[in-house]
Amino acid sequence: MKTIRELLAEGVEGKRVFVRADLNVPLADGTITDDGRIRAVLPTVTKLVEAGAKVIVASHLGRPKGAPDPVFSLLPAAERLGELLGKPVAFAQDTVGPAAHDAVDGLEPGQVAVIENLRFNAGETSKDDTERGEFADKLAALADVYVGDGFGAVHRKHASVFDLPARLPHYAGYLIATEVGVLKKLTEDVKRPYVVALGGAKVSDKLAVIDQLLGKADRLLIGGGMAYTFLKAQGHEVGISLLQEDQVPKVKEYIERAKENGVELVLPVDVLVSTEFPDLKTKAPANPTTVAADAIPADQEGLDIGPETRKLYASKLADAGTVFWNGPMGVFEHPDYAEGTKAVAQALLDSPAFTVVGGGDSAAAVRTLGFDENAFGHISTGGGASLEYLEGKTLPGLAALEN
Ligand SMILES: Nc1ncnc2c1ncn2[C@@H]1O[C@H](COP(=O)(O)OP(=O)(O)O)[C@@H](O)[C@H]1O
Ligand SMILES: O=C(OP(=O)(O)O)[C@H](O)COP(=O)(O)O
Repeated sequence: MKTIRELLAEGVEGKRVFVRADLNVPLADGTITDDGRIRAVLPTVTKLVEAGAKVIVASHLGRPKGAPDPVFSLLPAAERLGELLGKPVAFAQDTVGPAAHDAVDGLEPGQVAVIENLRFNAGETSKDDTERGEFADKLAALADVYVGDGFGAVHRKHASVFDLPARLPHYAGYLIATEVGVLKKLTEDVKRPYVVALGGAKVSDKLAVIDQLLGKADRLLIGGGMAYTFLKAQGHEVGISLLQEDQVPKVKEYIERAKENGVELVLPVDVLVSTEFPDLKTKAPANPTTVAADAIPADQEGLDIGPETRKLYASKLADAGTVFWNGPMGVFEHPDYAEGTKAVAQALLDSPAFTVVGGGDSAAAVRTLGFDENAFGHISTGGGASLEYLEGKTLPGLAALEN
């Protein structure tokens, strides 16, 4: 894989360099609540600026449906990038249209433009190779060189991640090089017990990785929105909690295989429930109740792990040699549902293990809940990406940079 170091040695003065970043930051009412993913791409952008490149930064944000949607505009991220760089950043209100071309044509060496959300275009995420390829052709027309640095999206076979690098000279940025360097260690010599904690809301994506983890981890702790499909598979009712009903048979198999493989599978023993999802804007008190995990009322939703589970999970992390954690244990954005995530973060800090936290929201949770990010072994900007890397899968965005 050629890296940005080689690109800088070759020289980029006056060249249009397309940086595929992951600026998919959490937003509340248009305000960025954690800018970690923007800070993560600064080394790459700064070096390119200093070397006199015309830098085009591109990313997705959220999951818009292949058409413009103001809620998912990248403008707040572009503004924050400008603040962090300490220089103005141009913003194009389209991705490959006249605004993008104008913005790029207007760049002087050392200047930066951000183009609008890649996923405002159906071609970006299309499963059809031709449709994706056509969109990649349009992106390629904007640039001379490609730098892949959106680690959080390298597991996606999307136009800007997979097809575009095949059309331009391509290099890995500093973030991807660092992430791969650290995560590689977790695929080689892992100090045991190796404990993996999984939570979050992208349940169907992340259930798939458990298959492989059952052959690698010694212990699996399940929390967050992920837990309810497991509780259901154990025969418990989960009320109106997040549930991947179609995956219940597969999860039953996982539970059986964990027993066969001697993998300790740990599920919540109690949860915090409420009849409604909390208001994340006003943060009005949610007044949840604590119930046993096998007694969730039919009209209630599980929104965090309960106090007994917090103690249990802390004890299961205390003797770990290595911990990989992806996915908050609850809806940590609301203070009434943040205790589970806090307890797991604290348990990671208290354990002697090498600790890796992965995922946009998990990393944001650690920082916004007041933990020192430098106290963890590594904070990865990618959740799904790091999980699939640890699975040993070929990731489209890394394969494309290697070819
Ligand atoms: N029990 C739950 N029900 C619904 N959403 C949950 C629950 N627990 C956690 N979440 C949500 O999961 C989201 C993060 O999930 P995900 O994107 O999978 O994590 P990451 O970005 O770290 O990979 C958070 O916004 C959080 O509110
Ligand atoms: O937030 C992301 O992934 P993550 O939640 O697994 O960390 C990435 O930006 C990828 O986004 P996607 O899962 O909508 O493709």
